[in-house]
Amino acid sequence: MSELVTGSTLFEPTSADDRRLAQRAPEGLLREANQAGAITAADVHTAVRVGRLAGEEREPVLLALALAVHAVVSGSTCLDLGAAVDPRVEIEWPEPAGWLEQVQDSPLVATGVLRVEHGLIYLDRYHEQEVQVARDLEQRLQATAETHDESLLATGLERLFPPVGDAAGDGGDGRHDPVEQRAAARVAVTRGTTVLTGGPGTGKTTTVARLLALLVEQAEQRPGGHRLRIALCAPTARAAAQLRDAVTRAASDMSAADQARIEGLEALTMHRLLGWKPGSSNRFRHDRRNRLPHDVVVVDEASMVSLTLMARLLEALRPETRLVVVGDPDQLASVDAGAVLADLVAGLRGRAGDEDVVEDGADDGVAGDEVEVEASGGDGVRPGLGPPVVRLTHTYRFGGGIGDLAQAIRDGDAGRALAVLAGADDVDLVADPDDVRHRLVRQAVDLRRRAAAGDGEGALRALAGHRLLCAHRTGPFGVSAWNRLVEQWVSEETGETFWTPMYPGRPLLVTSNDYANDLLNGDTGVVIRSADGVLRAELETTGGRRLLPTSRLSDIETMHAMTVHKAQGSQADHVTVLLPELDSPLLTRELLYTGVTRAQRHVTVVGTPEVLRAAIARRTHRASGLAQRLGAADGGGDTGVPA
Ligand SMILES: Nc1ncnc2c1ncn2[C@@H]1O[C@H](COP(=O)(O)OP(=O)(O)OP(=O)(O)O)[C@@H](O)[C@H]1O
Repeated sequence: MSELVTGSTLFEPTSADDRRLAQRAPEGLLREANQAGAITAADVHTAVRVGRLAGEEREPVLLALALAVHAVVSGSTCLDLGAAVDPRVEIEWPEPAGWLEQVQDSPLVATGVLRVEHGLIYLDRYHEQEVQVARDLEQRLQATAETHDESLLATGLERLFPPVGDAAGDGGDGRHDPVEQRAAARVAVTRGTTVLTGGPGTGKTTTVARLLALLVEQAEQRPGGHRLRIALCAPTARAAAQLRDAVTRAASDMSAADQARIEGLEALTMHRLLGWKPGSSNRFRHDRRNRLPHDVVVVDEASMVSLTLMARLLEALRPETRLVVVGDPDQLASVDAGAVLADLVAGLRGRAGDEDVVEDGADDGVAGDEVEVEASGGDGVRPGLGPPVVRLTHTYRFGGGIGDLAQAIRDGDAGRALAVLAGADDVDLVADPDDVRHRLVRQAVDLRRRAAAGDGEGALRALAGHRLLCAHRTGPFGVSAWNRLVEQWVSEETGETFWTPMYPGRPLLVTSNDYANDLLNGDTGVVIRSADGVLRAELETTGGRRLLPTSRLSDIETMHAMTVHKAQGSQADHVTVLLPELDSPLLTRELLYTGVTRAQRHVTVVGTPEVLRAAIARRTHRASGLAQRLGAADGGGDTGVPA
């Protein structure tokens, strides 16, 4: 049985002066919930102040408001009162049904501060965004996609996704028939909106690149057709740069004509695509009144897209703009509120009824594998039925063990995960963190040796060879402690105890976008001693290798270890995932899956079987009504009138 953990975590006050405690909170439920760590001082003050302005004094309602504020900070877009009753918090919890009624009758709802719908309590802004996203998507689903030339599409699919081998889809020479990718591309050509999902290395970007060539080819055939305006975007600058590189790489396998069709494509952050607006962090130059001019918009790494950002993107799209949303819904969700990709998949799948498994051979003359194509109409590849969710399942990148482990985690099958960890060569489970000491020290010493000799390229190679991933930043299982520990181990091993802030071999992680130096949040590097004896930073950036004076670097951290969150979107040869303690709120299936799938060749999980089982059993739950709205097919409620 899988256990759901809400994103909301309890805090333990460190003293009576802990800044998370509201010193002037009124006696009663709010104070008790605050002291039990369920809500912070900021939540209490917001609830008391807003309650006063709206004329609401009832404690249960103010508690619901404080919890709704807290829920958003914890990643949910609304508050599910039933799930909010946390048995670890020993207060007189109101009885949920009566509690909800009290909220519904509150002036907070009458004045529009709170919205109640489907039994969920929203802060107005998130309700508005959720309704808008559902409505905009619904309208896109109902719209008919631009017509396509079927025979051109058929030849284009054969050319760009050439069938391989026999009826089993196996070339016999290790090549795999891209039957799923071909079906996915067909869906995306025939629909105005497509959600393309799949684990790492399933060829999502490759499919997108080839799909774009197909779309440009279709546009070329239209009488008086113009060159397609295509936007590639992603939620972070680094993910955008990686998307651009991956599309460029994928193009290198294409014919000259197809390469020409997609050459020169750039990728932007979603913020840049939408256009900054001075003085506003979540309103953009492009909106419903000033829509984006593009014919095709591709959003990659969509698991990291928040509800707010998705709302802004959808309102800025012209109805006829083709939208392709790409990502892995099993990974950790966005830092800001929402789990939009997972909600889209769940909601659209809900409309479809059972998941459809479509024989691709019927459409493209290729007998072979089954393709998981989830479509609203029940036929995954028939045009004109509204936008489907398409999932790629064949992994091109990993050896068997990593792929099998990822699949077992995704399926919530701890027994199978443990069996894979015990049996496969490219994955292992070690219980004692000391067991990874040797590997970490070896890497750090290697880095130090190469860096001291001025071998920047070698140092970067050594750095890319292995990543230690932690769930937490602080605490005994956190990045800070492990950074110190590795330095201490290396000192013990080598007798060198001079750890100045900038030492040769110090691995670096860039922690914010630094456009002046052409560095992006997530870029990595190593401090090296150049031939002239001066310390410089050799950096691996999305634009290539860079050598910079260390004095030019501002937001950087030591990177003997990094968080799984930070590693999202990047890969390393060998990854060690350090699981946190059993009672850590971050110990979840999504965290483990995201960590494991960062590895290209080998993964080591550090933790006991018990901790691993707990991780796989616990799913992060972000309260949201989006999946329900999409599944409801009418786009959900109207203007937020309480149910
Ligand atoms: N049809 C195919 N035939 C052979 N190799 C393929 C095919 N599709 C993808 N690949 C290869 O598989 C690897 C992963 O592909 P790609 O980067 O497109 O996957 P992805 O799903 O976008 O991965 P990630 O989410 O990790 O970025 C690449 O090396 C790519 O060249």
